[in-house]
Amino acid sequence: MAPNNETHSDSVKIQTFVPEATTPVNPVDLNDVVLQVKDLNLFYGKTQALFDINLNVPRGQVLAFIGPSGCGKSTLLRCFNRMNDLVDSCRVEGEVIVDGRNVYERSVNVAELRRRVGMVFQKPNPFPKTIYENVAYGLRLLGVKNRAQLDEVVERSLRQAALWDEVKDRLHSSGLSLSGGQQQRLVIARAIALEPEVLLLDEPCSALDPIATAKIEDLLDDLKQKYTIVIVTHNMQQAARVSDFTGFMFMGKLVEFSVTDQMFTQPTNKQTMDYITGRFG
Ligand SMILES: Nc1ncnc2c1ncn2[C@@H]1O[C@H](COP(=O)(O)OP(=O)(O)OP(=O)(O)O)[C@@H](O)[C@H]1O
Repeated sequence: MAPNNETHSDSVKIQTFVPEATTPVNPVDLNDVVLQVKDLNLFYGKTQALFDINLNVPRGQVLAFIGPSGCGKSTLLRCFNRMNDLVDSCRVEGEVIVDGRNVYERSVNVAELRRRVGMVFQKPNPFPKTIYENVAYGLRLLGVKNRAQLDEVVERSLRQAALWDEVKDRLHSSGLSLSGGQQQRLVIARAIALEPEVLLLDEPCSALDPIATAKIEDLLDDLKQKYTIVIVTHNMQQAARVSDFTGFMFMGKLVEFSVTDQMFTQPTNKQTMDYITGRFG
């Protein structure tokens, strides 16, 4: 590949690589990549769902995947913390590298991987426990018993998830008593209590009303100061609002990957152009 240095608008020095593979590699300073995908192919039984995905996830940025239904966005996201392991027919080739190590190596502890690469799903899924216990859950699994430490992490996580003020007087009520939008922020608090390096969000707003959606979007803006975020969304306006980089997927391929502004103003691929201008999908 031929690096071609240029300066990004927010003064981050980036390198633009002329891709030599069939899929694009997004422009990013490779010294600050938290997650790297190399030649990833995925099969459900005999059906191939992902084709030759290559991709770099830069630290402290928000990355969005867009594309029509069934193009493989969620499947790709689930590769990042091996959630696809739960599907018997699923087979993965290639590498997903988190902090220099391929997560598909046999010796990798999957529970520890999922602590470092947390995930939030489409439908809020708090545990049938109190608000406090939902957030403390992961720490308790790690063996933390010290009450002051748990209190501190619960408060910090709920504050980071922009939920503290709404729940501080009812920490011992059920998490299920919250509204859908609050439940989704509770689930985000549960994930960030473990201080993951990467937070994966699979259509986190699709079950929420516009006000709750706006709160989650504001929250993402705050969270990216501390975490690297990868979000799958059907909503192109949302991708444009929240992400720094956007990947457009089509039929299991990562067709285009670029800085978000560029993706929505000057896509280089005709399929991307057709999709973002509403000609299909
Ligand atoms: N557990 C599974 N077993 C078999 N095939 C699956 C499984 N999950 C997904 N697929 C198939 O893989 C392809 C990609 O699906 P995926 O859910 O990743 O797409 P998506 O882009 O996230 O779609 P949507 O936007 O509708 O959620 C589809 O053809 C889907 O039918």
